[in-house]
Amino acid sequence: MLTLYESTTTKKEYHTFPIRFVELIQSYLPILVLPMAASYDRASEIKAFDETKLGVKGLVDAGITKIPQFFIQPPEQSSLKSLPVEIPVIDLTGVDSDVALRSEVVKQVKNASETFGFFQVVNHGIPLEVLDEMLAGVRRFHEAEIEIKKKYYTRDVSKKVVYNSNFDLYEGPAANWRDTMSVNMAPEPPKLDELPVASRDITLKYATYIKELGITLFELLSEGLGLKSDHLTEIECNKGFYFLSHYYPPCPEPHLTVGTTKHSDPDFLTVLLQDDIGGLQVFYENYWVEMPPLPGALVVNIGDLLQIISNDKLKSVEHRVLANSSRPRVSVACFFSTFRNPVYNRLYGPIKELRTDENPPLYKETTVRDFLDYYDSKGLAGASVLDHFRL
Ligand SMILES: O=C(O)CCC(=O)C(=O)O
Ligand SMILES: [Fe+2]
Repeated sequence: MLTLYESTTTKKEYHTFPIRFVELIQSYLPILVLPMAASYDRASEIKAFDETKLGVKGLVDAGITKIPQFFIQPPEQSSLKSLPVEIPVIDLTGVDSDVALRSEVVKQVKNASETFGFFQVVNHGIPLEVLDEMLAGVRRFHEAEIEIKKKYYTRDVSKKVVYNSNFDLYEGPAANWRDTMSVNMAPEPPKLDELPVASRDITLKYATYIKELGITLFELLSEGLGLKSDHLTEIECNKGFYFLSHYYPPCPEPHLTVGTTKHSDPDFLTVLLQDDIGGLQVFYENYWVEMPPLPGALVVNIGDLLQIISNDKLKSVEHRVLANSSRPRVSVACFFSTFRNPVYNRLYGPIKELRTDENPPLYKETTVRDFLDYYDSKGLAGASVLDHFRL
């Protein structure tokens, strides 16, 4: 406590802080005081943190030097790093115009999706300026004045724009060192004035590019599975998509927590834009493999729902993001699925054409909504949600 006051009041950067520093400290007082009580009341501490609506960034801005206890992760067993394996970078040049190039790319996409569940794409059709501006827009939002951000802070997931810290704050075993703004973009985009000004124009622009790229990626995946090109689009795998715009503030004790806990994604496919900080790691053969930032590239990974409908042919692979102590990290994950809209009650199970006597269906059918409800009830706990749907 004392350290906090002493160390922060002397820091110059707070002179320009958008709200009065005293107010910021006051909003955090319950969290900062609670750990000193005789018995640690985790639930109250989490609630107090949530009620500040200031997120992890607020803690950092308040100058904390020790992270609150509910961010402390259990020691990770399989944390060996830097396995000398490179996750493929696939060049999409010519996929729409050259038959030979396309079939080569289909092979690469198939191999990467069966092996790592992850790959990067370059020459994907989204200009570098658009990628940079998307990251800048997300940074502007998260670094905006607290009063602006607070308007979007909610746990009501029926809202099109949701800003909060840790969607599973109350369910997960330990909180992650990050804040997130989620925007449900398609099939029904938010109204213009629902989108924060800081990232409004670029979010709409990025969405038009992502939609196109989604069509291409689902075509390549369909072909890789031996299905007709538009199969996955026809069954509406890319009908909906939502953006999770993450902000990972620098952490004073990065070794005690993580930016994002080990998890697999609860969608069909994710297209991830990351900045130059790094820290994303993919779980492969019991090792963590780095996913290095590559200027202009997008990271693509198979989600749980695509693993289900491909009957385990394509792999939804676990990944995590490390916390870092130097600079804030920004990323935008585009999740392809219809989120939890009850209107879309299509059932998804292993695709008929992929089932044979030797390959009987491995999963029961589920709607996207039921799948997500189950996923959310568990939080990012590490255990695969797929087992719940396995036959
Ligand atoms: O921030 C990242 O690089 C990854 C985020 C992620 O894994 C997710 O949103 O599911
Ligand atoms: Fe993820």
